[in-house]
Amino acid sequence: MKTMRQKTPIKVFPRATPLSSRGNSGSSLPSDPVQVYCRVRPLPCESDLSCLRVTAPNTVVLTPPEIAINYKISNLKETQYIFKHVFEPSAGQHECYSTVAQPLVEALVRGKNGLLFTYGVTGSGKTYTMTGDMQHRGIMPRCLDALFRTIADFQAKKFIFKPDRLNGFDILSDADAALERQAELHSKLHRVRRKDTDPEIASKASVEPSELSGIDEDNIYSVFITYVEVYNNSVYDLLEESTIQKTLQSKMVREDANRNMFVHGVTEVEVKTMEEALEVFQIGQKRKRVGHTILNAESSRSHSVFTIRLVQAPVDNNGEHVVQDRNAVTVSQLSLVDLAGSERTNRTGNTGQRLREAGNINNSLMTLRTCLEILRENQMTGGNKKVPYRESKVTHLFKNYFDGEGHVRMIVCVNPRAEDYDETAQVMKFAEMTQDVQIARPTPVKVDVGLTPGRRKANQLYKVALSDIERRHGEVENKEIDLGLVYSLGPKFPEFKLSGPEAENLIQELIKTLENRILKRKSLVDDFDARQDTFRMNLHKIEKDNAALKSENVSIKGVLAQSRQKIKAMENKIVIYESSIDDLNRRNRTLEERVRELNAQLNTKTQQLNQKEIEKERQRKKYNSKIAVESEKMSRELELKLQEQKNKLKQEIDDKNERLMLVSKIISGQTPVKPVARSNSVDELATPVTSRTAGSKAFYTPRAARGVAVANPRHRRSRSTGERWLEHRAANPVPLGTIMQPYIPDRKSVTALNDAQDVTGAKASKYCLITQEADTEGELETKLFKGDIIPTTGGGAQVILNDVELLKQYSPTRSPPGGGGRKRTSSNQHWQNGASVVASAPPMS
Ligand SMILES: Nc1ncnc2c1ncn2[C@@H]1O[C@H](COP(=O)(O)OP(=O)(O)OP(=O)(O)O)[C@@H](O)[C@H]1O
Repeated sequence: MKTMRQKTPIKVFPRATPLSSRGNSGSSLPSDPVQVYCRVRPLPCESDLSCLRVTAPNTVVLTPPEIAINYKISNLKETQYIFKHVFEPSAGQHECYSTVAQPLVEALVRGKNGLLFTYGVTGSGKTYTMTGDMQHRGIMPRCLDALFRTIADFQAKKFIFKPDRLNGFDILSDADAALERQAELHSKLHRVRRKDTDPEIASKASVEPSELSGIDEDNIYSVFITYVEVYNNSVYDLLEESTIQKTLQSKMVREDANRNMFVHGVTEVEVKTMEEALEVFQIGQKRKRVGHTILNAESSRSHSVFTIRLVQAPVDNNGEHVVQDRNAVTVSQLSLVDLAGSERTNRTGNTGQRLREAGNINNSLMTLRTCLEILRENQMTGGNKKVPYRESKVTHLFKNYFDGEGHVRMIVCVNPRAEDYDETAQVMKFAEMTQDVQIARPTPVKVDVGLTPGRRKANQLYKVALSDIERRHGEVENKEIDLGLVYSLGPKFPEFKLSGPEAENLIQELIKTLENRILKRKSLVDDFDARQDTFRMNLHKIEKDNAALKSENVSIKGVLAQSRQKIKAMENKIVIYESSIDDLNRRNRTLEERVRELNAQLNTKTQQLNQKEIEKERQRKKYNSKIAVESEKMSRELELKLQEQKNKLKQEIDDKNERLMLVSKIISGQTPVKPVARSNSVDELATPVTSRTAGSKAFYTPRAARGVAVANPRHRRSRSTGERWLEHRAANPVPLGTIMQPYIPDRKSVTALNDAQDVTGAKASKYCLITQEADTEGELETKLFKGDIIPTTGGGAQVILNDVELLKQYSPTRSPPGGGGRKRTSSNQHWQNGASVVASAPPMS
């Protein structure tokens, strides 16, 4: 083992050296050195020789290998370098992040700028440390993750911050304008997502589980990202769309009103989540590759600058909306820079164009080195040498970090293999020198707008309480918030670390802060007392109101109890009514059922009746035709009978005439008198009368015991006057009801014949006796006995009955009597001529 021949003197970290103006001369601002970390990557191959070893957490020893150029010319065998911290090859990404980058992110949240760059030869692990890969996330994604975790609850809900293209931000008060901006940003992001996003990156899981300290809960935050590439001393915007269209445009580096440097016209994307930020980074990476193809460049020969800008502004007194004051906006930024490899120009393989490019890159790194050397010199000697920031774009961009205020940290990446010894030695020297550069300690940059701390939380508590009250008691009318109730002794304590040599200053600051707090406390106590008095008065008033309300409550309860009783009684009634309604409904249903049944029966009966009617009509037609046939037959029979009668009567008349002739001969004494029969009907009554003379036969009117009157032979019936009838009938005859009635035009009706006067007095020549009786079948039979009234010789009258009319009614549905089942025709009147009957009546006188 080789012995250490010379050792770099261990550096005593400088005290907060008063800086000259903005890092160059004059003022006595407290400052801190640039913090340099060293990360030693593992050997690429196990067979590789190492020229470096880590001897302590902050010390590394570089041993020149035999192949090194200065191995022979230098008698220096080993060199020791001390840094803020040395990460061994086994150190992981999280360790690296938490030690180096996390404090920068916390400072960012507190409103302080930061610069972190990786420096080293090609292949030493700069990109691995800054970006990492999918399995080993580097510093940048971890910074984003921690940042979004920290500000998650305090992010601006709408896109209210708008970059003004001069490195500042406007606050959009108008909601429409904010939405317009939101739409614009979203469409931009969607456009790039569609074309460039690697789904693996987009689905990136969180890597940093813990949140950061330093968040101000009364602020709202927004994150903006820019990503530029410095190549050949030109700045290219990796998020600009023209990069895809293969037209790279170099951007200008400018200084804003606060003497901060910025890339003018760079695309700045507002991101709301870690995933969105990684997507944007991924887009930049892809465009970077496209750009390198266009420029025929390699990644190791360009510097990548990824900048996170955090914009924050306080919420108003109500803890609800952002304060509409551009001056209240705080912008802080953290630049994560992956510098190009620092290989020397004489390294083998670099010739021609590549050599020139390497020269350019090394020029920019050389400028960085020069700037830092001059800065250190100015700081140490109090000189005022001009720092040539403008000679390179990278140093120009870094100017406000070194010259202004902010944290600057560097990670020196080292590949321990022996082949890289010469470059590594140069890098180590530069890194060592950088640690001597002082950076002004950032002073609080946040604008104090004089609002009470804790107002956002108070607002949240107030809202919870309000919603609770509204849930229980309904809408609250006066929703004014009095956040003066939030008591606070002022902003949080600044970070005081009393370990360093600057403790005296810090104690003075602490005393001042505490005095302010005492004053604040006194005013708060006064305010509290006043509020207590007001509260007591209000409480007293509320107590009185409460007592009144209680008594009112008691009376209302009484009324309520009565109302409840009434309601109960009514409910009972309702139950009864409901049951009776149910009952009625049941009965109604039964009756309806019955009505339906009856209707059905009625229909059946009606149908039957109709059928019967039809049958009846059919029968009627049938009978009509039969009656017609029968009546025709009967009329023929009657005609025959009539003819027969006529013949008979003629015969009788002839007989009579013969007898009359005989009588007249007798009377005239020619022939014996023969009694003349008045009619066939009285033949049997007449007794042959023997003539007074012998040999002659005479007929005489028989004298009955009752004394039958002898007709006056001289009586002549007057034919000049009309016949007058003596109708002899019952007092109340049954109406005949027949169509054919006996025709007796001139008549006198009597119900009884008491003496002869009744017959003679009527001066009637015709007699009609009407009798009514039931026949054997119970039908009413009316008989009219007709006869002539002939005066008798004794002054009386005799009635010779010579005609009988019989009137009878039959039901058409019944068979006619003795008809052998034959029915009568529609004429229900039976008219029958009977044999003539001679009856004589003695004079009644
Ligand atoms: N600490 C480490 N642990 C494991 N692997 C590492 C480490 N550092 C670097 N590597 C690996 O070494 C290789 C080169 O690293 P990287 O690309 O980061 O180097 P570089 O310095 O960025 O090079 P260039 O200057 O060309 O960009 C990568 O494959 C990387 O995975």
